[in-house]
Amino acid sequence: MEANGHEHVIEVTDLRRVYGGGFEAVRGVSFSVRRGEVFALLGTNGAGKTSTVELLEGLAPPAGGRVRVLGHDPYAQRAAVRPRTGVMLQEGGFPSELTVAETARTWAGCVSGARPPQEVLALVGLAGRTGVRVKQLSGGERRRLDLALALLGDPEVLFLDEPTTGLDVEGRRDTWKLVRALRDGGTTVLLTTHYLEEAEALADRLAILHEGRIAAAGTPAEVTAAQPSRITFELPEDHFLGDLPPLGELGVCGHEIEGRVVRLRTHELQRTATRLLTWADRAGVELRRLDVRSASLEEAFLGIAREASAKTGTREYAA
Ligand SMILES: Nc1ncnc2c1ncn2[C@@H]1O[C@H](COP(=O)(O)OP(=O)(O)OP(=O)(O)O)[C@@H](O)[C@H]1O
Repeated sequence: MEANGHEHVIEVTDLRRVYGGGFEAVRGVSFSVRRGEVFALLGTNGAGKTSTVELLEGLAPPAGGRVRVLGHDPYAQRAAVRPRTGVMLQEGGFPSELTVAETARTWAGCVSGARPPQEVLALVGLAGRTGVRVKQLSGGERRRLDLALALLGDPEVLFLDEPTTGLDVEGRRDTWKLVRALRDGGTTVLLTTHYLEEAEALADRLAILHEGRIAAAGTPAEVTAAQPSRITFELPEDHFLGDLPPLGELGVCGHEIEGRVVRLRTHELQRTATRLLTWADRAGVELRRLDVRSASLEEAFLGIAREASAKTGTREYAA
C-alpha cells in the first residue's frame, strides 16, 4: 500500500469486467489513488467509468485483475471495506414518500457510528428542506440528498458518481467547496464526471477512459500539456494565409482555415504568438477577433477521444 512515501488507498491493476453475453466493458485498467487525493475518472458515454467504480465499490467481482480499497478486496472482504467507504450512486432510489429527514434517519440506522443526520443535511444545504417528501425535491436537491447519505458514515473513501448532474451553477460550486473541504480533512475521493470544468477544478489527478481502456492519465496540467495551444483570428479581406510567414517558422504544428477564420495549433504558444503579432504589426495587418489560449482539459479530452476513436474507427468528436 506504501509507494514513494504515499499511501495508496485505492489500487487497481489490469482490471477487467465482462458482462453477460461476453461484452468487455473494462479492458485492463490500472491506476492508484493516494490518501487525501481527489481522483477523477473521465470518459465518453459508455467508456466504462461506472463499470469500473462498481468494482471498486465491491458491487461485483472483476473478471480479471485486482482491486484493493484500504488494503482489502472490496468484493470478497466487503465487511471490512464497506463501513469505511461512502457511495453516492447515479440513482439514489429512495422511497419517494419519505421526507428528507426520514430518509436520512432511515439510512443512518444502517450505518455504524453514523453522524447526526441533521449535520450532514446542513453540509449539503438541505437543512431547510428536511420536512419535504423526496418525490417533491428537485433533481439537484436529490443529488444533494444522495451526497448527504454517502457522508453519513464519515467515510475515509468517498465514491462520487456524477455528483453534480442536475445541479445549477451555484449548487455545483457548493458541492465543489464541500468536496475540497472533505479532501482537506483527509478524505480520499474517487469521482466520475462529464463536466471537464469540474475535473479541472477538483481533481489532483485523473484518468480518461475510452472504450474500457485508459487513454490518458496524470494531473490535469500534465494531461493538458500534451495537447497543443490554439491561436484563432480572422484575416482581413485583402489578406490570405500565404501572406503569413511560413507556418513552420511560426512554430505551428497544425492549422485549419474556414472562410477568413484561421486556427493555428502550437506547442510553443509564446513563440508563435510573438512571431505572429510581430509580423502583423510590421505588415500593418489587423488580426480581428484574435483569441490566444492554452489547451483546456476540455480540448485535451476531445483531442484524446478523437485520437482514440481514429485508432478504433468509432465515433467522431467535434473540436
Ligand atoms: N449490465 C450490463 N450489461 C451489459 N452491458 C453493460 C451493462 N452495464 C453497462 N454495460 C455496457 O458497458 C459499457 C460501459 O458502461 P458504463 O456504464 O460503465 O459506462 P460509463 O462510462 O459509466 O458511461 P456513462 O458516462 O454513459 O455513464 C457500455 O457499453 C454499456 O452499454
